[in-house]
Amino acid sequence: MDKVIDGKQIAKNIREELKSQISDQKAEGRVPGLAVVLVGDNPASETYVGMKEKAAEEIGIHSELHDVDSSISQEELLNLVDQLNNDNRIDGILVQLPLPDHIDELAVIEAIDPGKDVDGFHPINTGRLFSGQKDLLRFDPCTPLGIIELIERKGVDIEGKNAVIVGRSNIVGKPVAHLLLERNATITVCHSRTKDLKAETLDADILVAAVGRPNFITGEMVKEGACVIDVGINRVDGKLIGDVEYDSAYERAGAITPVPGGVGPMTIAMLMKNTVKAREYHGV
Ligand SMILES: NC(=O)C1=CN([C@@H]2O[C@H](COP(=O)(O)OP(=O)(O)OC[C@H]3O[C@@H](n4cnc5c(N)ncnc54)[C@H](OP(=O)(O)O)[C@@H]3O)[C@@H](O)[C@H]2O)C=CC1
Ligand SMILES: Nc1nc(=O)c2c([nH]1)NC[C@@H]1CN(c3ccc(C(=O)N[C@@H](CCC(=O)O)C(=O)O)cc3)C=[N+]21
Repeated sequence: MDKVIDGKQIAKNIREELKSQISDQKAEGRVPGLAVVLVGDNPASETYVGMKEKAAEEIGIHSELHDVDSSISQEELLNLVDQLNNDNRIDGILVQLPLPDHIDELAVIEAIDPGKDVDGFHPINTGRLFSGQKDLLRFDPCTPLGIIELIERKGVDIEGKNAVIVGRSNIVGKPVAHLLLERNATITVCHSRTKDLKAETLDADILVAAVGRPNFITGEMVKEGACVIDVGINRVDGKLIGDVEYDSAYERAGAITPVPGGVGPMTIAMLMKNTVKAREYHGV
């Protein structure tokens, strides 16, 4: 079996699955609606937002971009979020991060209706993830959810495995740890104060690298046969480089994601999935 986990292809398959669900929703009377809020003119954010809009349009999701100037005040931004909360054509709201320094990111995230929080960043959603709440509506963050899909669709069992996550951010490291724990992995979360990182990663059956440093995880840190998930997106001399040194890690891994074409496309596919789920929740 091929070792490479083809995130681009898996994301495409998921978009196809969603397409038919969306056409059913359309027949019921309304397609899902996604509002993307972009503050300022960060070129990376503009690229990502463009990709999200394109993906939405291709599968029949109504998407609207709210492109606002970086000088917008926090109050004005909160008003925009409130307007979208009250717009019944909009099922999902995504405020592209990072936000300018004068705006309190957490305050903006908390202002989003948790039932429209397709990014899964609102404390109601992270709290439900933390407490393992499965009965109430819960949106899980897109990148962590995409990582789980990649592992599962590759046929790698999670239950009982040692999963080591390098990185503890609120958007990747911490939530992916909870999703793996919920699937009965034994988890270890590493960070910049971890004493002997290599000793930890060598114990990983599933290794998730979300550090933000190019080629940080080398082959000698990878356990033979491990499933290696590279979340890193680092732009070096105009090229995209992951957090994993691909060639040396490939030699040792049993399965591995490339960058680009691994986790990135899945993040967008999961955003689409959450938006379809939000439309299901809101009804016609
Ligand atoms: N493909 C995708 O869809 C996405 C990709 N990304 C990419 O993933 C990467 C990580 O993103 P994000 O989680 O937001 O990053 P953050 O910068 O928020 O977090 C990085 C984490 O790495 C840890 N770290 C830094 N240096 C070391 C070190 N020397 N040893 C061990 N741990 C270290 C930090 O530890 P500490 O907490 O101690 O500082 C921190 O927890 C980035 O490249 C980002 O671009 C992010 C989101 C989506
Ligand atoms: N509110 C919010 N939600 C996010 O989900 C969010 C965010 N803010 N801010 C920034 C990060 C980053 N992120 C990525 C999405 C897609 C790719 C992606 O598709 N990458 C392609 C390559 C794209 C390229 O060529 O630049 C790949 O890896 O193959 C990467 C990164 C979402 N984020």
